[in-house]
Amino acid sequence: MAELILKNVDFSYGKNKVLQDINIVLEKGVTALLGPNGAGKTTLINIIMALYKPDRGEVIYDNHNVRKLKESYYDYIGYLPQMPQFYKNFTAAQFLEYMGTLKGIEKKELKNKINELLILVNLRDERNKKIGAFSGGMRQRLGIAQALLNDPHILILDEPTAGLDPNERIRFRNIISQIGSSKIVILATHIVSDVECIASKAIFIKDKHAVLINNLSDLPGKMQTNVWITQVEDESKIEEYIVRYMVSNIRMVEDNKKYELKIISDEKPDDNAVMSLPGLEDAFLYYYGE
Ligand SMILES: Nc1ncnc2c1ncn2[C@@H]1O[C@H](COP(=O)(O)OP(=O)(O)OP(=O)(O)O)[C@@H](O)[C@H]1O
Repeated sequence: MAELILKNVDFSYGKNKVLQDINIVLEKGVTALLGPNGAGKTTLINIIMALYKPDRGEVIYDNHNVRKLKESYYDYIGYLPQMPQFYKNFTAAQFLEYMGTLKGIEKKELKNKINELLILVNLRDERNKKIGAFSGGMRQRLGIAQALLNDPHILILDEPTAGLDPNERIRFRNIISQIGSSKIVILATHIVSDVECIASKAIFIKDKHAVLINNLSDLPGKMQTNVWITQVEDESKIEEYIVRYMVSNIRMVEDNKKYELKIISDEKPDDNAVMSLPGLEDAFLYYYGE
């Protein structure tokens, strides 16, 4: 399957340089796109979708500069925006028919595709219900079906699980994992647990630069500091630790009498602290600060 390549990409809004010298090669599978607010995730998505022209460098798909592919590039792309808009009076099936017609899909092919996608996203029984009565999770799944109508090679999802309840999130993850086995899926997210469960790779954007980590499970091991577990009895003590250290987790233990803190620090935070193995969440906090 063709690769999606970002080569020496720079991008600025006026004088504000947002991305610098981005070099990334993406193959099939789910890649998370991570970065703090304002890091440039949406900008990078717009560049990948050929909506923004880089100041320097290029995006290449299947050996072609995507800006030169023009409209035909969109045959390869499916996109689910952060806030998808739906026609509330349409049923799920009507909405997909409408979107598929806009995408120029032939009628008979579209009918089969809609049936197949409604099964994939678990909305077969809701196909004739109005979207106005759908929950957030159902709308999100319908949004994925819409993004897959043209059988894209590249699927881009912007913050797809924000606002979903835990059950919907699991359902969503399962659908995305399935899709990732045959497509390049790029999933922008803030939610670390999503990344842990769905993506094996991640693009990190920090200080204008982006790096691709090909094996996320390697990341915690690359932390150049230690993770400690310590317990405090008094809630008021927690604040002292938060001021002095990077605290990645706080949980109640021993029938709510004590608090267990996970701390990222070179030095041992107190005499009772014991060293622990870092998890993905610790690694994110370490790389991104707060
Ligand atoms: N149209 C624009 N004009 C000028 N500056 C912009 C524009 N869009 C984004 N920026 C700036 O570019 C930087 C990157 O923004 P971008 O929206 O790509 O970040 P993001 O990582 O997607 O953020 P978030 O997680 O908040 O969605 C920010 O500093 C933002 O203020």
